[in-house]
Amino acid sequence: MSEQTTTPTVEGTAPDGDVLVEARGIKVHFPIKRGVIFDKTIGHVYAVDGVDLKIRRGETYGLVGESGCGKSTLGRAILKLEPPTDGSVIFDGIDIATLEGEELRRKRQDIQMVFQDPLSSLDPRQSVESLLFEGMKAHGIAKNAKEARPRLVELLEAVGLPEAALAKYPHEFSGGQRQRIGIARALSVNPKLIVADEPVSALDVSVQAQVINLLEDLQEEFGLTYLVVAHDLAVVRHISDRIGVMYLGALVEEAEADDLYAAPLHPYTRALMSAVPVPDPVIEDRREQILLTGDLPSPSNPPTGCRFHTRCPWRQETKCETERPVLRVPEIAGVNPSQRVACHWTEQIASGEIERHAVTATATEAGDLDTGPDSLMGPASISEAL
Ligand SMILES: Nc1ncnc2c1ncn2[C@@H]1O[C@H](COP(=O)(O)OP(=O)(O)OP(=O)(O)O)[C@@H](O)[C@H]1O
Repeated sequence: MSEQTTTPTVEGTAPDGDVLVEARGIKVHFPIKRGVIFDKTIGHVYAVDGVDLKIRRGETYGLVGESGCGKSTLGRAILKLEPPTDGSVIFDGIDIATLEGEELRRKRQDIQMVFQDPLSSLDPRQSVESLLFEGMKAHGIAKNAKEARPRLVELLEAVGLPEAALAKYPHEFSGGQRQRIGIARALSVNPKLIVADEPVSALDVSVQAQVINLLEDLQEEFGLTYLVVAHDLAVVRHISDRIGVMYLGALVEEAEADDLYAAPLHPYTRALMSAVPVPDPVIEDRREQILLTGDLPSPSNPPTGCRFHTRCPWRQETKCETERPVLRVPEIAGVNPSQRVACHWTEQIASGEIERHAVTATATEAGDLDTGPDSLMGPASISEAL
């Protein structure tokens, strides 16, 4: 077995409470094919490479990381839309890999998805009534549109749209309204878990806040559990109870949202957080940005050992290059035991025993984290809008 496919073991305290969904050692490796006749596999994209996580009933788990780190693929694997290369997903106590046919269809009702771009996820030829009714019919919730109508009106009301919307088509709505329809559609089959993949990144900032607030209200009203995949730290912070930070197909840190933002421990999370502007001008003045050297490596050829070592300002020879760190509870006084970090040197970095290497390159030369509108930092105003 190659180094890339070694599943990191997980140590430490798993989150307690009523777990709705658990991913165990999930891997999704996409084959890279070449050749017209023989279609030879010449390598793999290690999109997700050994992820363990648990999501408690009623909580919002935010998954964050740079573009291409495997967030969406992990979300799709949890939905069984992407068959995992290895590992299992336990949903409500059942391994969903063992389900087929009718059983899988019934379980699918419990897990729904909200997509980034509602325009491409909603069939433009279908009216809102037809879009909302479709899932209800497939899952035997209503036989015909007439029978479904009171429920459809209720759904629209829940997402803040009038009954008149039922007769209209997706192109007749604004982006925010279309996302509301996408959410109503997910809700139409009474799911337990909603996987929302970048649910607001295609929307204007002011509309983003409205949709995030709507998701929160609906969670309370319907007792929903959310897995929110997003690259915008401000969005994830606002909506999540817990957050997992992904880097090149693996979780590098997991913590309660407040703990993660107050004291990130993994060097990658520290770098992400250090790039977020602070509204307080005094603190902002003192904010020291941690620059990352080098580009994000390709997931088809990830670095050996710690995936992050090629860009880590605290890397140490030779352990970081040779040993893949496990996700573990660090031995640091006062750290919440639900905070887990995949770094060999968490304690030494926190105590200052290991110092950060001096970065001589400028932000641009160093392959600094993108701070544009689509970056992990997102538009500055979203924090204010929420
Ligand atoms: N069907 C596929 N076949 C081959 N490679 C794929 C496939 N789907 C995703 N990938 C690759 O897997 C890696 C992870 O992709 P994924 O979309 O999960 O990342 P992400 O973190 O969600 O990024 P983004 O925010 O840009 O969507 C990327 O390198 C991507 O190119």
